[in-house]
Amino acid sequence: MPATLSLPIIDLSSPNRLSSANSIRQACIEYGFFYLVNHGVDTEFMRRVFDHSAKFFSLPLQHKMDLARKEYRGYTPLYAETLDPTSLSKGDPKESYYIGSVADTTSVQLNQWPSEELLPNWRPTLESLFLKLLATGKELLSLIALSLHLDENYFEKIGALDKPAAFLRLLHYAGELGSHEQMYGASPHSDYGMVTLLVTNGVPGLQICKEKFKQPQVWEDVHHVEGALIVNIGDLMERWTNCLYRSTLHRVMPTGKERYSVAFFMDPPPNCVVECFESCCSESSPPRFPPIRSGDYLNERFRVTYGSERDLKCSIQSKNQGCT
Ligand SMILES: O=C(O)CCC(=O)C(=O)O
Ligand SMILES: [Fe+2]
Repeated sequence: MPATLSLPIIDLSSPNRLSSANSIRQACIEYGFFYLVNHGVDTEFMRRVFDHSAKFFSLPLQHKMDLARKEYRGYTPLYAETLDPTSLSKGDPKESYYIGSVADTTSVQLNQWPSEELLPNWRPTLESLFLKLLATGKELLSLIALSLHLDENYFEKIGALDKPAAFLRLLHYAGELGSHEQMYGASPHSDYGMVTLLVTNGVPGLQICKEKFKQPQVWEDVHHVEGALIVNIGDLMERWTNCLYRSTLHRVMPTGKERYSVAFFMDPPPNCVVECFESCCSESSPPRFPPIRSGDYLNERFRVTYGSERDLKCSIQSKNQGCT
């Protein structure tokens, strides 16, 4: 039986920012995960988001496939991706919908949206969620900068927040318990970018493994805290901090109950160079990773997880009809 964790709870609105920054530091060193409360996205609004999400995923497959993922935006059907590229399973039993930035002028038109007739109010609700989570994420990153003994505007200064390459992902896990080779809802993985903000509909399943290189792996349940966001550190933040902050392995186990979640991935823009923060290295602890452009790092990770766009079409066809 996995143990249940008591992750730290950080109050984003606390006037004592230094104390919050210290708690974030401890949480990121120990777990790479924490809860965030008073974050500005209210529970009633999230309830509406989950209603909209359920309406989308209950559309007939053909309607969803009309919005099949292109340029990493749109619908990804069941089994089309595995978050663990080393896994031999046929793919994770979840479907998802990706929305890229709604806040800058160049890539905003790449997003795909169901029509207003099909799903009234869907687009404005999701756009609003994107902007709310972006504001929350920026506020949180100023506390993360403080927690690393950096100026609170540090991420802005190094260009990490210029048109951040943020993605919103709606997820739907079918309620069935999978067969043996599909034992995961989402297979074990770490997130790629700076930070992820996660909201679930309260159905359990999320687990973390703190020591990713230790065998056997020990998995612990992340329980639901009503109204709190779950925050986790991504791989680029781990590189920036020279592994001081952990990008923790996590997965979703099926429980037999239908589950919905929304993940907001905050990544630096493609040209931002990610190299060890001065406050995280020293002569005795030199940088473990060479500098890398965020775009180069993320593209490679996406390529391994999702393959090319042709692969997506192919894998969908082969599951539904057979691949040509
Ligand atoms: O659905 C969840 O609770 C987690 C999803 C997740 O880890 C991801 O999409 O990266
Ligand atoms: Fe994740």
